[in-house]
Amino acid sequence: MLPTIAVIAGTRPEALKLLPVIDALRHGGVGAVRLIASGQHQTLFDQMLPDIAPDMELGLMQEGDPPGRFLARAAAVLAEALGHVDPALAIVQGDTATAYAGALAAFRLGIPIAHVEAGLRTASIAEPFPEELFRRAIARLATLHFAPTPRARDNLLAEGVASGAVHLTGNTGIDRLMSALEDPRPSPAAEALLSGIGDGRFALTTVHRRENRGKALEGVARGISKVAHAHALPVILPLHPAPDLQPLADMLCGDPLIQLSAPIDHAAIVRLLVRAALVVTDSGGLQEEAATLGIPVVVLRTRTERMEAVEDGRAMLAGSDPEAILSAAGEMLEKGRFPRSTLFGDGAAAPRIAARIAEWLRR
Ligand SMILES: CC(=O)N[C@H]1[C@@H](OP(=O)(O)OP(=O)(O)OC[C@H]2O[C@@H](n3ccc(=O)[nH]c3=O)[C@H](O)[C@@H]2O)O[C@H](CO)[C@@H](O)[C@@H]1O
Repeated sequence: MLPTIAVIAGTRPEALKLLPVIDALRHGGVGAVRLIASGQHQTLFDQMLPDIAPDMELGLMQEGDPPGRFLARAAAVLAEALGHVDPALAIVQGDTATAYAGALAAFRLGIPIAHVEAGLRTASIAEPFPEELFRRAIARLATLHFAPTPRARDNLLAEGVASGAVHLTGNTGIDRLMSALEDPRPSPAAEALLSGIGDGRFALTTVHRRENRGKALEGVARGISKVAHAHALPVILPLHPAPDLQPLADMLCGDPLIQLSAPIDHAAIVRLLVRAALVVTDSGGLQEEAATLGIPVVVLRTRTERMEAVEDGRAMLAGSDPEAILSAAGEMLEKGRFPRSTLFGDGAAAPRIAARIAEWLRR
C-alpha cells in the first residue's frame, strides 16, 4: 500500500509550481497523492490545472473577507481535511496564506511537512507582507526543505535549518516553463493578443502585489504608460481579477499602446514571454521565467526575493515611482536580450524533489 502524500495549494503560482511535483510523485509511484485545494484564488487556480481535479475543494475564500480571516478559517478547515486524509507527508509551496495555513495545520497534527520553494528571503520581514513572514514561519515547521537556488539554501542554513534537511533542487516553475516551451499546440489567447502587434516589439506586464495596490497603483499605471509612449512600445497586460486592481484597468484602458486582457493561461504567457522585448512585473514567477529566457525585467518592487536576476544584471528594481520605472525600462531595453540562464533552475526540479521524498519515506 503506497503512503498517502497530501499536496495543499490555493493560488495560481502554487498550482503551476506543484503540478510537476504531483506528476513526478504519481509517475514514480512514490505515494498516493491527494491534492487539497483551499480556494484562495479559485478561478486562477482552476485555470492552471485544466487536466487534474483536486481530491478536496475547500472553497475557503469568502467575498469581503477581512485580512487574516481566510488564514484563520484555512488553518482550522485544513486541519480537518488533513485529519481525514491522514497523510505520511504534507507538501506546501512558497509563501501564500494557503501554504502557511497548511503547514500550521499539518504541524498541529504531527504530520511532517515538505516545503517546495523554501528559503526565499528579503532582508525585511515586512516586505513583501505577509509572504516573507509566511515563508520564514514555514521554515520553522518543515521537515524537508526544497531550496530552488544556492542563495535560498544558504538562507536556510543561516537560520539554523539542519543541512541534511535542505535539498537544492531548482524551482519547479522552470520545469513548467520548459514543458510549455516544448508544447507544440497553438495558443489562441496569445495569437489574439499578438495579432495587434505583428512582428514588432512589445512589453509584457503583470501587476498583482499587495504593495502596488491603493495609492501605489497610480504610479505603476503612469510608469507603464510612460514606458509605452517613450519607446513607442506596445504593452500587453493580462489583468489580475482582484477588485482593488480594477483602477489599473480604468487608468490604462484608453491608451492605444496598451492591450489589457483577462488573465491568460500559462501556455499563452509563455508564448508572449519568448517574444517580449521587456517584462515589467511585480510577479515572483515571471521574474524567474523571464530571467531564465534572457528577457530583461523591470521589477515593480523595491525589494525582491529573486535577487539572483538583479545581481546578474538581467532584472532591475524600480518600485512604483513612474520616473524610476521609465528609467529602468530605458536601461533594460538598452541591454536587450541576455543568454538563457539556469539561475532559478534547469527544468528538472520536480524529479529531484520526488526522489528525495521517496528516499525520506523509505528511511
Ligand atoms: C511574493 C511574491 O512575489 N509572489 C509569490 C506568489 O507568486 P507570484 O508573484 O509568482 O504570483 P503570480 O500570480 O504572478 O503567478 C505567477 C505565475 O502565473 C503565470 N501567469 C501570470 C499571469 C497570467 O495572466 N497567466 C499566467 O499564467 C506566470 O507565468 C507565472 O508563472 O506566490 C508564489 C507561490 O507561493 C510565490 O512563489 C511568490 O513568491
